[in-house]
Amino acid sequence: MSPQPLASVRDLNVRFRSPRGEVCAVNGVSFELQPGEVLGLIGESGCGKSVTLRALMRLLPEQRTVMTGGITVDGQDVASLKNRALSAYRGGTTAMVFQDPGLALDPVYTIGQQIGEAIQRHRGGSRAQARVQAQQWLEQVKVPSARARLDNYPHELSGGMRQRAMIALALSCGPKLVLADEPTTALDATVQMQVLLILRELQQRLGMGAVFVTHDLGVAAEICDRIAVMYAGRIVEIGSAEEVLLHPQHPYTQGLLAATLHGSMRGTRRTGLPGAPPDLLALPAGCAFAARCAHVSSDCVKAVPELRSQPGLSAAACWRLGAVQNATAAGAGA
Ligand SMILES: Nc1ncnc2c1ncn2[C@@H]1O[C@H](COP(=O)(O)OP(=O)(O)OP(=O)(O)O)[C@@H](O)[C@H]1O
Repeated sequence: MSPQPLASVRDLNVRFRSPRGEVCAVNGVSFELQPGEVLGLIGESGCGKSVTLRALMRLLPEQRTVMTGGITVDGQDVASLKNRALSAYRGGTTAMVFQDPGLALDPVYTIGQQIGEAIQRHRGGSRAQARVQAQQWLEQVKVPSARARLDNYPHELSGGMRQRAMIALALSCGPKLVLADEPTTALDATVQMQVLLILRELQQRLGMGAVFVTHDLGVAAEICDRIAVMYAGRIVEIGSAEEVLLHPQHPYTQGLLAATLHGSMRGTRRTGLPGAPPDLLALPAGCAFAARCAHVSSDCVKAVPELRSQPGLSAAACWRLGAVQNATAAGAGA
């Protein structure tokens, strides 16, 4: 029997009302996350990664959003949380690390005030105790001269140090689940890797689960246990990091990996696949990737494929899995 998941997302659909119609941002997403596990969400821009994270954190604009499906975190039905229970959930049970520390750190309070205030709100204790703990958290994320940094304002820190302070703020309330949305993309490559490794080390030591959004497949390989590949608001492939990155099954994942490899060899970090994803205001009836897929057949445009599990391989949502596997095997043998 598999252990009780820390988080489970069941058939999540998110629609935004817009002047042009309904944006189908997330379409039938389901996954489970075990305690201590890191799940990566990867895929091109606009495929619904951030919206999925925001749904988990209950950060979507409620007036303009229609959300269906279920999200359970640590035994709590996230959609039904209100007032104090919602405040305790945000930050206490689940914490978010953003790409831009400006979204989490308030420019008019010192780092020590912000971390200390969060600790007191979620864990109680005196201001002096919270300040000591805030310093310890800065030390945990390897901010040098942590005691002095407590009295700095966010703008007085470098980008990498601000990102570490934001991680300290997020983790200081003892969350069981960390949601990270491209947490280091704005930093240069060396600082990015240092910050990621600190986050990964703390996540492992504290046994937190994490959902990690990234464009960078190298980052995904480094820190994720499992990977879900999203396309047009759906998970089209999910499996262990090794399964997905070394033996991708879905033609979209294969294309994404090939484009990344091609980009690295040419010295550009971000590259794209030829073509563009479909308009989320008017999704096609069948597989959303069909228009860009080299293996497309007439069946692909009739209905949306479900994820299919395969022994020893990742699960993929593709009507043409057999043909794709034969083509991959023939390519490898050529
Ligand atoms: N508040 C909103 N109102 C309307 N549409 C939205 C809103 N938030 C997101 N969207 C749309 O939902 C889709 C999914 O967005 P999302 O931010 O999840 O993509 P993403 O995969 O995280 O992309 P990126 O990697 O660029 O951040 C996009 O088409 C986006 O424009």
